[in-house]
Amino acid sequence: MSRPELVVHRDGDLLAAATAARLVTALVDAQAARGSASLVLTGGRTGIAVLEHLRAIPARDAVDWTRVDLYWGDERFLPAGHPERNETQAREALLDHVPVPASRVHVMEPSDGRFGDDPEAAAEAYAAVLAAAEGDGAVPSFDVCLLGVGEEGHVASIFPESPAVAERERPVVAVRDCPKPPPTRVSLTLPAIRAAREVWLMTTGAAKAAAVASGVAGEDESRLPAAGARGLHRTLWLLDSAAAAKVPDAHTPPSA
Ligand SMILES: O=C(O)[C@H](O)[C@@H](O)[C@H](O)[C@H](O)COP(=O)(O)O
Repeated sequence: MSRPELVVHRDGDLLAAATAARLVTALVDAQAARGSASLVLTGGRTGIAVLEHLRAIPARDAVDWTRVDLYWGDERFLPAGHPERNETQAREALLDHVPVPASRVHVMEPSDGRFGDDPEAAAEAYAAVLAAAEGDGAVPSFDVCLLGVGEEGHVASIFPESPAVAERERPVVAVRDCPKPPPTRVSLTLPAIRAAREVWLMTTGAAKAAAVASGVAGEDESRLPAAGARGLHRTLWLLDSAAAAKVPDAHTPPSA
C-alpha cells in the first residue's frame, strides 16, 4: 500500500479546479493504458465541487465518457431522485452533461428501489455489482477512488469506532445511526477502498485540519478511518491551506 502524499492549494476553489484537471489526466491515462477507466465518486461539498468544475472545463471532452465506469464510495439511503442522494447531486453536477452510458453508472439502490427500505439488501446487491464488474475478484481495481473527509476523520460512511470500520470481509455494508445525517447509508468498506489503484482524499477548511494531520500521520484507522484509506499505487491528500495547517512541513503555496 502507498504512503500518503500531500498537495496543498491556496483555497477550496483552486483545489476543486486543480482536482478536476487532475481527474481528466487520470481518466485519459487509464483509458490509454487499459481501454476504459473506473472512478469512484463521493458525496460531500468538496467532491461535488470537483464534479462541477469538471463539467465546466473544455478538457473534460478529452475523456471518452462512453468508456468510464462510475461507482460510489457511499450513498445516503433515501428515495430515488432525493436531492440529498449523492447520485442525484453527481448527476446534476456532471453526469447529466457528459455522454456516459447508463449501463456504466453503477448506483447504490435507493430506499424505494428493488429492495425497498432494506439497506442491508442494497449493500449486498452493490457487492454483487462490484463482483460482476471484476470477473474473478470481489472488487474492481478502481483507477481512482475519490473521498471527502469528515471533521472526525470519516471517509465514505465509515465512521470512527463503528461496525463499518471494523469490517474486514464484506466490500459493502449498510450503515445505521450515522452521526452525519441522513442516519442510514450504504458504504464501501476500507478493504474495498484499498483495492483502488489511487485514493484521493479531498478536503478544505480549518475544521478538518486536526483530522488531516492525524490521517497523514497514520493514526489507528478504527479511531480515524481516513488513515486507513490508502491506494495500491498512490494515496493523495488534496487540501487547501486551512485543512493542511496542522501537518508539519506541508508545502503550502503563498496566499494571494
Ligand atoms: O455522503 C457523504 O456525506 C460523504 O460521502 C461523506 O463521506 C463526505 O464526503 C464527507 O462528510 C465530507 O463532506 P464535505 O466535503 O461536505 O465536508
